Amino acid sequence: MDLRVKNLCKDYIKNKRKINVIKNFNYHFKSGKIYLVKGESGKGKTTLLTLLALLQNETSGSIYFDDKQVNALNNEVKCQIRREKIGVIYQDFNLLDRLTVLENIILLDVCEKRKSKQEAISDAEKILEMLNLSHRANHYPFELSGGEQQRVGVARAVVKNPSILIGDEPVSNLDAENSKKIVDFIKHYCRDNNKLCIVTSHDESFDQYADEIIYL
Ligand SMILES: Nc1ncnc2c1ncn2[C@@H]1O[C@H](COP(=O)(O)OP(=O)(O)OP(=O)(O)O)[C@@H](O)[C@H]1O
Repeated sequence: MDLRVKNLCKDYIKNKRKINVIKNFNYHFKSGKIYLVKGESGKGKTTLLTLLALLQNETSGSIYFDDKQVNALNNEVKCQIRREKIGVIYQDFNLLDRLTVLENIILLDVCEKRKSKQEAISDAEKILEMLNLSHRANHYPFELSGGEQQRVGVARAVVKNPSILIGDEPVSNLDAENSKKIVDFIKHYCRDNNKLCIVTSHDESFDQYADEIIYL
């Protein structure tokens, strides 16, 4: 799926002052490509990703998934589109402590009745195998290393077969070895499955894999 953005603007109001963070941003993100968003701290990288992931509303401008404008839809429909089409990987993993690895991964599919429980478990097990995490399926997040937790975060994002994968600093809390495992997985997953991937990273982890680098 392609994602096009036209004249996107985002303002925040802080102490009665308007901060114009995203200013007339235009871009055509293409299916199957990896985009890396860079910029100094405070330039609006996270803000841009949350707008593209439909996690918050823009101040003005338009967002299209293929030819369908999605940003003007009501929140319920946007939420549904987000759940179906977008996988998000968070910097701080965002796993639920009281659920096992497997339960974290199947939670949404089962709650939303997208798949039977057995189907969800089978899909999750396949992804865990791809990420070399099968032996951790019944462990809790606190029993895992940071790198393992982030691989669970990746598994949770891709298990629903999203069209767009969005990662906000997905490897910034990891050492070089774990970072490489995750970057390699994301690269192969997106190339092999023709997914659009948009990530931010403050270091060079994704530089050589990105098809395009966007500087804010
Ligand atoms: N909810 C909010 N309310 C007010 N201001 C905000 C809000 N969220 C972000 N900002 C401000 O918007 C600007 C951009 O923030 P954002 O987190 O998008 O930048 P960033 O490029 O991701 O930064 P970093 O690299 O430090 O994570 C910052 O000045 C921040 O203080």
